[in-house]
Amino acid sequence: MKIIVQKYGGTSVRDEKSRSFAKGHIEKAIKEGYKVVVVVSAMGRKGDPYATDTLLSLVNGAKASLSKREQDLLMSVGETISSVVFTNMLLEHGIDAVAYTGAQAGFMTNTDYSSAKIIEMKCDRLMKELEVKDVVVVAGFQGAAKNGDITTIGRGGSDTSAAALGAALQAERVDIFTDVEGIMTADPRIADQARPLSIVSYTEVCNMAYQGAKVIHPRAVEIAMQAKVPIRIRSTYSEGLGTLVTSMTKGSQGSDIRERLVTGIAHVPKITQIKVRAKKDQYNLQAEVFKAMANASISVDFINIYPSGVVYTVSEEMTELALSILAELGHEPVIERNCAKVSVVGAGINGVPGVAAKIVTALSEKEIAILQSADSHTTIWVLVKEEDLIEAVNSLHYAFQLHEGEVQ
Ligand SMILES: Nc1ncnc2c1ncn2[C@@H]1O[C@H](COP(=O)(O)OP(=O)(O)O)[C@@H](O)[C@H]1O
Ligand SMILES: N[C@@H](CC(=O)OP(=O)(O)O)C(=O)O
Repeated sequence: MKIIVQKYGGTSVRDEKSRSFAKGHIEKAIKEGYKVVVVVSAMGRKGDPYATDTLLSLVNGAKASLSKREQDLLMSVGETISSVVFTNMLLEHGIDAVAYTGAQAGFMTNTDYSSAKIIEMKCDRLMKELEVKDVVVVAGFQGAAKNGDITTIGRGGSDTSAAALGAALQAERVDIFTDVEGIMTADPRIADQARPLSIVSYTEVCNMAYQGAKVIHPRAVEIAMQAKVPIRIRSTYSEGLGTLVTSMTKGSQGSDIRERLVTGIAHVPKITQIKVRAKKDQYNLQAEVFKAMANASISVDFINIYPSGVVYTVSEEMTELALSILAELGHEPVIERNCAKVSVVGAGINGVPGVAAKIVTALSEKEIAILQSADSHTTIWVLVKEEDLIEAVNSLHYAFQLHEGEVQ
């Protein structure tokens, strides 16, 4: 049996018009002899009636009194509704389809509510269904724990659902349909010269995704890479083939993954920088601060440690909690709100001289202040003010000539 997994994100199932574009891709796959496993996200974005953030806003969002267990129950409904609405649309057009929740499709998870890990895929029922149906529409982002509780697997998790199904069903490919033409050299919403990449390695995409390129979830890439299932990221609204993500250096289109210095520029907005000075004769500042942050489940980034203090960043939504903890510990930190992290990502930058110099030159030419920087073998990060974000991304995009030529 030839199986293909097609994932449609919230923007691609938001209304009838979008869903009818999706139907076109499904019909084409059926004609080509595939059984199609469709994974859907909740319909639309915040404000749309059944979107994940709209459902969360019913219980006061992040400040909900409900436990994460109940929040999962609420959020999962968005994908369940979406799968049924989508199946109805397919049936209306004569396509033999059936809707499955995540649990019915075989997603067994642990009980880390709101970011549950998939521990097993039990897809026997789904496989049997595919023997008689052309399409099974699966609610993404959700599963069930052994105790029967409904769980969700982390925001943006429908990509991961699609990759897990691709791996478990040994699908020929996982197509992630979205509202852009593929993975681009930067977020096209802020970089007007961003260009689509036709073929990229799992590692390159994973790095881009970890640094904030929202177009695919990094966990999905890791699962597909382990199972050696190719992914395509492509537009719901066109016939374009988008970006092929593969480990092969020779793509199915015959094009090589070129030795690229830089794959792209990624960014994460809404970050707060926190500077804490050590109190007189205090030697345990780092341990004290970071232990306290960890105990409150606050994820910290951009950590710099000096003898006289520490500097680090937290997300905007965690800022107040972090500040109240520091106040309890008797610290008076210096805060820089409204910052953004900009990353120059590329497996090729490892050991290449001049990359950091190019970044600093490009930003200083635009008089953009670098508040902090850090680097790894694949990425150089800079922290800038959010008001400089667009100019920073565009000038780095230009400095690394990502706007030029056919990008592969
Ligand atoms: N490097 C990138 N390439 C393509 N899109 C990107 C990139 N970085 C960020 N994006 C953003 O990701 C968005 C698609 O992701 P998302 O909104 O989660 O879609 P979906 O509804 O399909 O899940 C695009 O509209 C684009 O603005
Ligand atoms: N609806 C969930 C899961 C998801 O993956 O959505 P999308 O594919 O629209 O990013 C969320 O908003 O997190």
